[in-house]
Amino acid sequence: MTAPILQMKGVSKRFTLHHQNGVELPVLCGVDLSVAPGECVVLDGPSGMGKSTLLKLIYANYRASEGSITVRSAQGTPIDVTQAAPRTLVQLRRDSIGYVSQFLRVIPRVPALDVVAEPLTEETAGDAQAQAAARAQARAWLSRLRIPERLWQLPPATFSGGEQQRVNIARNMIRPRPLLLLDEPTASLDAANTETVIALIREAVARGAALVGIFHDAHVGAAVATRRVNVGDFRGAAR
Ligand SMILES: Nc1ncnc2c1ncn2[C@@H]1O[C@H](COP(=O)(O)OP(=O)(O)OP(=O)(O)O)[C@@H](O)[C@H]1O
Repeated sequence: MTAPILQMKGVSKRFTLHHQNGVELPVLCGVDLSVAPGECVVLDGPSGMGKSTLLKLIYANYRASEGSITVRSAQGTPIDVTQAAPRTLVQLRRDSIGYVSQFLRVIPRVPALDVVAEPLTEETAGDAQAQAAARAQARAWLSRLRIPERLWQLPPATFSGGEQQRVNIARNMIRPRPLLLLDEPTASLDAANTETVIALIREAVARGAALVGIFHDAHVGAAVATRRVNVGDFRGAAR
């Protein structure tokens, strides 16, 4: 069997509520999850069950209370994100993990085209040919996601919610990373753009990426899932 790209073993997460006398809020317990290349695992479960928390643990936005979360990097090296040094995490996010959240973290004054191209341009500074190729790819992503050309040279701060979400998708998918985390990537999109995102997700699966996603739109979840996992099964002794 192909080695997994993501392997979570015995992961739990408790939040310590410092404003409430350090009360502990258990959210996830006993998470064992492996995701192989070419799989799209869709996370199910009621609101507040811990779906977004699970993605943030993998992306190392949150630190696991217990367990290991191993990601096979673009170079083929297994890295436990619960133990990795900050510098290793920065590099891992750059070349190995894409994370599409609902919202674009807007970079002031940077035009949309550069925001999208950046994951390809940041390591090729000084190589004019590579920079031009990256911008060409960014233009192709923006047009595929129906961002009007008149917006490409403008910073996305004033774009609509759906436009910002599409810039965010382009920025996080332009570099073909082995692991892609999707937290409601179609929440603000119309039907045509939702279908485009479904096609993009399927293309990522076809090239052998491992995906883990949350989709409140049941149609999208059904269209992209190769496997479904109920996060409610990871409550364990937590509640
Ligand atoms: N930083 C945090 N500090 C304290 N509690 C948190 C934090 N992040 C999440 N939680 C709590 O963890 C639980 C799970 O939240 P999470 O956002 O992962 O749920 P979800 O399943 O993604 O919900 P939804 O479907 O509504 O987005 C909630 O009770 C939430 O309040």
